[in-house]
Amino acid sequence: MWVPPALRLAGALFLADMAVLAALARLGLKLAQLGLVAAWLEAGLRFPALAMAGWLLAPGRPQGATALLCLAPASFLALRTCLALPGAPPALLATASPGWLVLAYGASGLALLTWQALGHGAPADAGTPEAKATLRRLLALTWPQWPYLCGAFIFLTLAMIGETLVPYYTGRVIDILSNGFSADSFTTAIWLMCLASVGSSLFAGCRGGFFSFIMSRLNFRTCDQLFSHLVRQELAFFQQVKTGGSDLTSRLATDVPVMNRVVPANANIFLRNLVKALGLYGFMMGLSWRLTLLTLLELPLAIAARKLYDVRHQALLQAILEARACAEAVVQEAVSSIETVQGFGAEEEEARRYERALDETRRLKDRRDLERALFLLFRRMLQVTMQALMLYCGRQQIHEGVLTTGSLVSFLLYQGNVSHHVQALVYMYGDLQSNVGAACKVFEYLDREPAVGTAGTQAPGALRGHVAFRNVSFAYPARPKELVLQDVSFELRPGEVMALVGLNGSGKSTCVGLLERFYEPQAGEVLLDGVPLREYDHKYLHRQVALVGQEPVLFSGSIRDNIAYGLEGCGEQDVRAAARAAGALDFISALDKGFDTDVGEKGGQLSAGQKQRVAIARALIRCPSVLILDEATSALDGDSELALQQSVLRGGARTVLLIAHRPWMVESADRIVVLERGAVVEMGTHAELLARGGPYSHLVQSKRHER
Ligand SMILES: Nc1ncnc2c1ncn2[C@@H]1O[C@H](COP(=O)(O)OP(=O)(O)OP(=O)(O)O)[C@@H](O)[C@H]1O
Repeated sequence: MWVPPALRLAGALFLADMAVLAALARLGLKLAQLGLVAAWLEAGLRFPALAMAGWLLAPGRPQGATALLCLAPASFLALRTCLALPGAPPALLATASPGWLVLAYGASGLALLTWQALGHGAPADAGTPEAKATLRRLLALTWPQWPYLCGAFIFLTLAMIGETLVPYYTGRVIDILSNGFSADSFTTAIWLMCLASVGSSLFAGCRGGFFSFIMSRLNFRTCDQLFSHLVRQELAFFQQVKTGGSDLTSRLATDVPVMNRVVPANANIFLRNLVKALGLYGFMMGLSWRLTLLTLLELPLAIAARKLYDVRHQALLQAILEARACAEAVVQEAVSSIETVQGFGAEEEEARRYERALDETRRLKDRRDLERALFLLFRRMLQVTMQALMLYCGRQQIHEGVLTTGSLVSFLLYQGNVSHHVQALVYMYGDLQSNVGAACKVFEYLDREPAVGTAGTQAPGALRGHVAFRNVSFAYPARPKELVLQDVSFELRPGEVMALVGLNGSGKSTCVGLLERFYEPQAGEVLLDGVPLREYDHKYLHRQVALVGQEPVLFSGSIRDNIAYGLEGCGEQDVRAAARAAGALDFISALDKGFDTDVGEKGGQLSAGQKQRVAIARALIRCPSVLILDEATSALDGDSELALQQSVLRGGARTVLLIAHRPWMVESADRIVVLERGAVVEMGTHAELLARGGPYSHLVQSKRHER
């Protein structure tokens, strides 16, 4: 017959326990004379025997069940003694009736099952090598702040000592009052109590100040490092991260502070609670060891309730965060597309969408508040029950003359706190793990190497502006199996204007992206003056190859700042000359503040055509060897577009790569390359290609009516 391994192990352990108990029963009479000590002695003898049997039967298995089985009877008997309950319990389990044995096994089994059921909420990654490595990195990150940490710990210890002394002196004052001691000792006790109280508040404030200072220094440094590392990542990385970079902003805004709290805050929590718990238990043991043992009863119940509550609370918090993010997304989407919303009269629809999102958040928050209220109620009930038990036992001890009224008051004041501190210590590890999780995500970004490296060093004094695409094949990282360029080869000779034409999606902008080195081709190479692009210094390359894109982005700031963007030591004359060449000088001069006019967020206070002119000036001021115009003048009216293109195209000794949908814009180019589904299908001058009657001439005919 097949028996489950766990049952086989339990059966074998039971037999081993019976054997140990039978052996102990022979010493029963002698041991029974030792009273409560006998019960603990029995537990001490059972544990190694059972642990050894368990280890032999199932090596590597945790021995929690064994410990529980051995400690339960001794703890129960100790508790009865503390409470001085009537009745005569057996001194040893070995000599007890079979009913006690069943009770001991049943209670241990029940406790174990409850604990295991609650244990499912433990963080899955607790103690993983990655988490440990992250913790080590966090320690290294915090280490330079050690002088401030030392200061914080000194104040922390002083504050804790002060806090621990306050209840003691409160009890002393009560004793002095009830026993009629001298006025002097009363005044001294009051003074000492006030001194401890004021001192602890003062030291706690200094401790808090030190920790805040450390954390804000760490935050500043990490945010700075993370941002400068992120902006060096390749374009595909930003296209792949979640919802328009909100994942990145959340790392900066949320995870960095959480991560930087890990070491200082956990060290603070650990030391604070350890000093406090040790101090409190020390005082409590001094006042009454029996009452101190009794307080231990509260701990497992409080920890189990907290564990259960935390699992639910974390899940609810996560759901609230997600619901809140949905509501924020609705606002963000509606505000950023307000023209479309109003244009389609969809204001009410948007308001309803937001209301639905808010409703969900409110529902989840109500549930969170209800569960919190229930948890607090349970905790309060537990505390009240414990206090009632303390008072009951305390009264007996006062009757016996082993405790004074003041000591009982002090004890009650301590007892209210001690369980809180022990629980904080128990839960610190779990909190540490979830904070380490946030740090893992930040480190993941900090460690990320850009897929498009920027290690090139070449920066020759002069460039001719010769561009060559050699058998280039490329697929975007988001769709690695779809080749959007296939074996593309063409060249731009120095000083030449070359046009790339093709239907939508034929791969024109992709060629531009490769020439700007936003991506690396999977096969083939892009060369500038015969040198692969990756060998050029990153800044140098982007000064020599300037791009004006389809939808140029301006940054909030003045027109001058936008034209001179990314250039240091740029003179007023250069800015004016670039604006003139881009045909922007007239409209800028007509503005009240001229070049100092603020363009608004993303250039929102300028028209589309004005934005394009400023963007062209921004490219021209760099005096690039290669200028790329990707639909750069599409927002200008026909004649202005033609005039601007002619002045920009022929206005300097530079190579120009031109992309335009309107055929008349590319007619004057020295050469035209036609792309179709990512492959070069034709190449030649306008006249040659028209005469050939191929894809280019079809394209021209289909677009001719646009003119
Ligand atoms: N970031 C991206 N990730 C994945 N695929 C992309 C990406 N950008 C473009 N594509 C795809 O690559 C192909 C070529 O796009 P590309 O923008 O180069 O075409 P285009 O010729 O410039 O088009 P248009 O004339 O409309 O600007 C298209 O099929 C497009 O869907």
